[in-house]
Amino acid sequence: MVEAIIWKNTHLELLDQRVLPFESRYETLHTAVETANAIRSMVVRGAPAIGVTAAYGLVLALRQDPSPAAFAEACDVLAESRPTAVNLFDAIEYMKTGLGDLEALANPAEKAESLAIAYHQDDLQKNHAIGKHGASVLDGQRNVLTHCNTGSLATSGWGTALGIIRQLHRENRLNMIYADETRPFLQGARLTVWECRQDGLPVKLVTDGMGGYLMNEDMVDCVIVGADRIAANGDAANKIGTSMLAMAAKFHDIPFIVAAPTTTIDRRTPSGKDIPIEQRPTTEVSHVRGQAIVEEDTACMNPAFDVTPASLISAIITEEGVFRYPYDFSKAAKQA
Ligand SMILES: CSC[C@H]1O[C@H](OP(=O)(O)O)[C@H](O)[C@@H]1O
Repeated sequence: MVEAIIWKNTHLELLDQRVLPFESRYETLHTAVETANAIRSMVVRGAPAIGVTAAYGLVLALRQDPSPAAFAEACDVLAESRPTAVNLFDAIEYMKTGLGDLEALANPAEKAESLAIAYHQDDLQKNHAIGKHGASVLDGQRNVLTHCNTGSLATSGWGTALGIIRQLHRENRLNMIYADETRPFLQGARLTVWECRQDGLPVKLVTDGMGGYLMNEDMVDCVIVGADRIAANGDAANKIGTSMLAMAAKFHDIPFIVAAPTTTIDRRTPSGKDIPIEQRPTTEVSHVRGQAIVEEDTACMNPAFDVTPASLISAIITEEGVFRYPYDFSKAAKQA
C-alpha cells in the first residue's frame, strides 16, 4: 500500500501527488512553513492526510523553536493553508491539547512527535473500522461509483470511501469500481485509478459527466464518497461534483454513502451553509497539466468543494459505526 506521508524522525517526506501517476517522488520538509505550502499546493491532499501532515508540521516547528510564541505562529501558518477540511483544525487542536503548557515540558518537540505519530496511527485504525462498518451495510456483489480520491493517498492508509471498497474486495464482494476523473485536479483519474491498479482492484475510469448514464444503465448500485467536513446536521462538504452525484443517486434510488472518520465531523458548524468553501486558482480549470484548454483571459471559477444536503445522504459511515438520516453523532447507530 502506498504511503503518502512518511515521518523520518529528522524530517517529513510527502509523496508529491501533483505529479502522479507518471512520476513517483517524495518532497522533503523541515519546517512548518514548508508543510503549510505543501498542503496549500496539494503536494499532499485529502482531509485526514492534511490533518496528519499538519501534526508533523508542528513537530518540525518545535524542533526549530520550542517557544510558545513560535508554536502559536506555526499553528496559524498551518491553519491558513486550506479552509475546508476540518481535519486540519482537528489535528492542530489535538496537538495543542496534548502538549498543554509548552514551558512545563522538558522536551516539547519529543512530546509533539509522540502525539503526531499516535494521531497518524490512529487514523489508519479508523480507516479499517470505517471499511468494516461500510461493507456491513452493503450486501451482495457491488458496482461502486466513487468520486475524487479517498484512499491511501488521502489518509494514513487503506482509505475512507476507498477503504470500504477495499473491504468489499477483501470479502470478494466487489465487482467493479467506476472512478470518475474529478476535474479539475483529476484526483480520480490520476490518483484513485493509480491506487486501484497498484493494488489489483477492478477499476474503470469514467468522466465526471458519466454518473447519470451509469445509474440510468443500472451499471452502479451505490455511490461511496469521502468528506472534508460534515456539519452538525449531517450536511457534508466534499470535492466539487459530489452533490450532483447525490442528486442523481436520489433520483435513481441508489444508496449514496459518505465515509469519514469522526475527525471530519464538525459539531461547531451547524449546517452546510456554514462550511467555508475553498476557492482555488482558476488556472487549475483553464489548464490541464500546464496546457491551456481555453483562450487566455477566459473567465473561470474553481470552488474546490460543494455541499451535499444531509437528506440526500443514505448513510454516514465512521469508525464508530453507521449513522442514518436524521443524523445524531452522539452515538453509533449501528444498523441491523
Ligand atoms: C478521505 S478525504 C478525501 C477528500 O479530500 C479531497 O479533497 P482534496 O483532494 O481537495 O484534498 C476530496 O474532497 C475527498 O473526498
